[in-house]
Amino acid sequence: QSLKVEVLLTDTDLQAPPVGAPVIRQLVAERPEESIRFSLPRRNEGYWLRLTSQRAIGKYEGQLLVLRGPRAMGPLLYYPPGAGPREVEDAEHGGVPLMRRGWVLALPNGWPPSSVAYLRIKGRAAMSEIRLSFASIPDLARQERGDARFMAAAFTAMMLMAVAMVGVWVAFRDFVYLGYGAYLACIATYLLLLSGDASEMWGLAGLASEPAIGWALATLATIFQLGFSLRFLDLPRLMPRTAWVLRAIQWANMFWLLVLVIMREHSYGWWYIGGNLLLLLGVPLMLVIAVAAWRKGAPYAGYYLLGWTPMLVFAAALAANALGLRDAEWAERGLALTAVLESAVLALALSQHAANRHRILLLARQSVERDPLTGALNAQVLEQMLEAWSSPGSLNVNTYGLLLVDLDGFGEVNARYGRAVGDALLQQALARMRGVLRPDDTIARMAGDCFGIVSECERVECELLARRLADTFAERPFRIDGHEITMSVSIGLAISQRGEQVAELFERVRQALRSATVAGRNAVSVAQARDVATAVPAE
Ligand SMILES: Nc1nc2c(ncn2[C@@H]2O[C@H](COP(=O)(O)OP(=O)(O)OP(=O)(O)O)[C@@H](O)[C@H]2O)c(=O)[nH]1
Repeated sequence: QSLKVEVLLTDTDLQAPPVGAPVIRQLVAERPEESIRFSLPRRNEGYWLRLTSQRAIGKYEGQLLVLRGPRAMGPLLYYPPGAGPREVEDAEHGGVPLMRRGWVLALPNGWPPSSVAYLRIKGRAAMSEIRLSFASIPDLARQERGDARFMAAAFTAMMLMAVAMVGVWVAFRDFVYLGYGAYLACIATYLLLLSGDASEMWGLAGLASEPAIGWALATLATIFQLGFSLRFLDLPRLMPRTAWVLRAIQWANMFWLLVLVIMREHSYGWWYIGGNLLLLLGVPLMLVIAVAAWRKGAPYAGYYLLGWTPMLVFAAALAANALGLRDAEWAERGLALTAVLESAVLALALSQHAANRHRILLLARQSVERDPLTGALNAQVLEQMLEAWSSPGSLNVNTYGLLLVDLDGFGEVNARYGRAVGDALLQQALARMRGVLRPDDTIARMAGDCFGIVSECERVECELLARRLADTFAERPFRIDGHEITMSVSIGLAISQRGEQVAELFERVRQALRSATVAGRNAVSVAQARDVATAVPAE
């Protein structure tokens, strides 16, 4: 036997070690490197522990006693063997990963033969498993440095992926990338804050000591994760009711975050439990949903399951641990490791997603099927591109606007100035529209004097684009062969709707264009929803 721990039965808050108190539990480590694992019963009075070492330890051997346990916190009264009592703070910034706190106890006089040490753990420490062992100073330093490096590496990897996701978002302006990047940044910072030393290394120790910041980050991560999952798994289209449930959970998380922000330290007692309950509710649900989406053929659900399953299991184990349901020491480092793996798998899937979209656009742009007069894409290519976007595999989650731009009274131009002037006008009209469009927008000549434009934008942006297109015609005439030709356009605009067939979208935009034509020259008409169109005169 090398080290012995005795849990003593004491009722009162004794100020001196209860030398003669009855022993309620006794644990021993047979070998010096072995750690003693034990859990303490819930008691309001706190605990007295007596430690006995079989082996005498010299003063300069550099040995320490290390007590670890996720909920082992607060000051401890320590009577070292052969020395006077002292108070020891918990190892809050002690460099162990995640929540593994505890105390590091020095042996100022070594361990003189036949002497004992006492520990007074104050208050109502509801403790899960505690591990007690000897450690040498260099060993402990090495272990803590290793832990800190591990966490810093995990943090750096995840942050780099977050930055990459922001880059993809800039290129494609799709929230799915930004949502994932924001999730990564939150979860990486959260994990870093939970690990003491690593956060000190990055100068974040001040943040780490404020629990609300870590909790807020974790909740934000959950909110972003849910938003990302909704779109990544294409849930509103595949499973609309489930999507509704997830949104409700997202709102519940936002509400809970708001409670934390408003109540701050007044909510510390109960907020954490509620937060973990929300996590425990969300985690199994997300797994079930991902499996269901996978079965329904969600194109990226396979990646999702591969990346998330280990991560969610570890997160659930940690949440259960925090609620005192079970001990899961392995979950702590595992969570960081699986978080990095998950980021890598999902970042890979998102890059593939981005590449896919890019490829479709490029293929369309490089198409040889062009209108011979203007060199613009023809109607078939535009339609094929939209079909490819909306097919299940391509996961086009962005809304986009489809515009039909028709030159007003173009037939008269032909009749009055001749067809060659009409041709030149079509070419100049195309050039003028290109001047208004963004590089990512796609324009095609649909027929005669009608052009189709696809622009990835929200409704308001698309309406603005339509008005700017109309204005670019109205504000100055075309000059062709010495003729000054004033032109206006009628524009129909339809915003893509989730689950809508491309043919239906075209039907709506044609209807909108008819309304614009009926409304008179220089009009923009927006198809509000299926089959409904309202005409608004352009300014
Ligand atoms: N110069 C020229 N004219 C063309 C070309 N293709 C079609 N057109 C003419 O474009 C005209 C289109 O006629 P409509 O669709 O009635 O258009 P519009 O005269 O502008 O009438 P609204 O659209 O109702 O204002 C026809 O006269 C076609 O002959 C072409 O490649 N070059």
